[in-house]
Amino acid sequence: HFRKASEMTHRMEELIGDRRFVEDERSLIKTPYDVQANNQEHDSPTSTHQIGSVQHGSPCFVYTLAFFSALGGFLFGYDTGVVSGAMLLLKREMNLSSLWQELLVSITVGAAAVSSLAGGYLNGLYGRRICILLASFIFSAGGIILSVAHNKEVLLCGRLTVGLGIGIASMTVPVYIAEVSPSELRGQLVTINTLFITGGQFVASVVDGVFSYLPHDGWRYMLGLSVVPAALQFLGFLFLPESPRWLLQKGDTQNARLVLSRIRGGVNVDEEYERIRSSIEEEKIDAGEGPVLWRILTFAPTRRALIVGCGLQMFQQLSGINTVMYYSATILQMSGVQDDQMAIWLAAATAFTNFLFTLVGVWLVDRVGRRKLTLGSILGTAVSLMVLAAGFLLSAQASPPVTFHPNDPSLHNSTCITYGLCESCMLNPDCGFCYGKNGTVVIESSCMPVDAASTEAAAAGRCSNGTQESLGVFWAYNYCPTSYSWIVLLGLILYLAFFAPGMGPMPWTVNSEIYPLWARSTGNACSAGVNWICNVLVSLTFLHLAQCLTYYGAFFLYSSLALLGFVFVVGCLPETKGLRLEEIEPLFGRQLCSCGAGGSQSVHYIRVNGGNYRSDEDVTDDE
Ligand SMILES: O[C@H]1[C@H](O)[C@@H](O)[C@H](O)[C@@H](O)[C@H]1O
Repeated sequence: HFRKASEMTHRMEELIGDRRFVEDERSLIKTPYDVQANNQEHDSPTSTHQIGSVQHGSPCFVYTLAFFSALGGFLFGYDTGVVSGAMLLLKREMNLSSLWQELLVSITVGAAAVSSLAGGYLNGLYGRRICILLASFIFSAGGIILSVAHNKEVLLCGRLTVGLGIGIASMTVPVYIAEVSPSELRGQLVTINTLFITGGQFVASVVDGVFSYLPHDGWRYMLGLSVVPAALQFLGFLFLPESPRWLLQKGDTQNARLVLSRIRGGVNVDEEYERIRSSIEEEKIDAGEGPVLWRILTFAPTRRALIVGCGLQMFQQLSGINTVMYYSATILQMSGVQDDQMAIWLAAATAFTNFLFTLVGVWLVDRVGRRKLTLGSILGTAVSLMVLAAGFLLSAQASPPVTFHPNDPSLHNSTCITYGLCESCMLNPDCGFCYGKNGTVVIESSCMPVDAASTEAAAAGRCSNGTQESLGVFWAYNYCPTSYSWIVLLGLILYLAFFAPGMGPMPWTVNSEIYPLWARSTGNACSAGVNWICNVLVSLTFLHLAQCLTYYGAFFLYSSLALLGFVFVVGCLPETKGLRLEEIEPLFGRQLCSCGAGGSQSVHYIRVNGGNYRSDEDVTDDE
C-alpha cells in the first residue's frame, strides 16, 4: 500500500507539478480524476458522466433501492399520522379516558425513541438490510395486532410494536440510501425518504377521512392498512442487496465489489471500490479502542459531527412541526370551518401541503446544497411562527367575553362557568364556548363543560347537540370565534412552505452523510433518538405550555427556539453537497462553529501526522 502510494505521488507530481494534492501516506490520494469529478458534479448534478476510466451508469437500480427503503419512511409517516383520526372512533367504541388516549399516541413515539437507539447497535452488527427487513416485519406484526385488537390493552401492545418498527426504520433507511447512492444523487435520494414520511402522513389523513364515515370498525382499517406497504417492503428486501460499504467494513470484499457494480449498472467500479476500501483502512487508525460512542466522543471530528447531527434533529422538533400539524385542524376551525368532517379533510390538505413542499426540498437539495436550504428554511420557519403567534395574540386580545352564566345546579361544580373570556375558557380542555351571532358579532355566549362522549357538543344547555346553524347556536371547542383568523391561516401556510423543504428533510439527510463509516450507525442512532425524545417532549408539553403561556406565548417560544437554531446552523453546518461520503469527515476537522463558512468545495483538508485535519493551505511541506 505504501509503495503504491509513493508511486502515485510521483506520478501526480509529474502530472500536476505541485504538491497540492499530496496527502500523508495513509490518507486518500486525490487524483486529477477527483477534481474533474467534482467539477462535473457541480456543472450537472444529475447527468450521467464519465470520469477518466470511471463511468456512472444509469441510476435506475439505485432508484429502485431508494423506493423500497423509503417505504420505511412511508410507514413512519403513516403510523404517526393515522392515529389522530382513528382515535376519534376508538374513544367512542372502546370508551377511552383521556389518559388512555394520550398513552396510545405517545407510546409509539416513546418506543421509537428507544428502538432508534438500539437500532444503531443492530445496524453495526447485522447490517442495514437485516435491520430494514426486521423493521418491515415488526411493522406488519404491529398492523395485524392493531387491526384485530379487541381491547385497549391489545391496542397498546400494537402501538408499541409499530413504534419499535418506526425507530429502527427512521435511523436505518437514510443511512442505507446514502451508502448506495452516487454522490451527485445522494441528497435527492435521501430526501425522498422524508418525502415518503410526509406522503405517509398525507395518505393516513385521507384514509382517516374515508373510514371516518364507517362508524363501526373503521379504525381497524385505518390502523391495519399499514400491513400492505410493510409486506411490500419485506418482500422487496428479500431480493435487494446489503450496503456495499457495510460489507467492506465487515471484510466481505468479494460481495462488496459485486453489489457495488450491480448498483452502478455493471460499469467499472474499481476507483470507487478502492476509495471506500482505503478510507476504511484509514478509519481503522482513527477509530481507536473502546465502545463506539466513547470513540465518537473522544475523536474531535466525529464529536463535532455528532453535535451538528443531534443539534439539527433537536431544532427540527423544537420548531414545533408536530404541534403545528396536530393543531392544524383547530387553526383551520378558527378560520371559520365549523364542520368536524370538513376539519378532517382540511387537515388532509395541511398534510398534503407539507408533502408538496417536501418535494420542493427534493428538487433543491442537490442544486442549492444542504447549508443554504437549511438556513433559508429555519429563518423562514422562525418568521412564520411569529406570524402565527401574532395571529393568536390579536385573536386573544379580541377574545369575546362570556355574557351568560347558566344557573343549572348540575354545573355548579364545573370550573368552566367561572371564566369571563372565551380565551380562558378555550384553554381549558374540559370546556367549550357556546354562542350566538348577530352578523359577525358574538352574542349570548357561555363557557360550558364538554360532553363526556365527544368534544363536538356541550354536556348541557343550548349546545348539547353541538353547532346548529339553523337555530343560530354555535359550539367552539379549542378555539374562539375571531376576525383575525386569516393571519393564523397565513402563518400556517407560510410555516409549511418554509419548514417542509429544509428543516423537515435536512436533519435526516445531513445525518446520513456526516459520520465516517465506523461511527455512522451509532451517530445516526443517537441523532434519531434525540429527534424522537424531543418529539415526545414537545407534544406532551404543548397543552400545558399553552395553558401557562397561552397559544401566542407558546408559538413565540417556538419561534425563538427556531432563531436559536438559525444561529446554530450558521455556525456549525458545513456544506456536504456533491462530496463523496469519504470526503465529508475532514470538514469536521476544523473548529466547530467556524466550519460553516469553510464548506467551500475548493478547500482540501489534510490529516497531519495522523492527527487533526487542517486545510492544505495551512500545512507546511515538512508537516
Ligand atoms: O422530517 C419529518 C417530517 O417533517 C414530518 O412531517 C414530521 O412529522 C417528523 O417529525 C419529521 O421528523
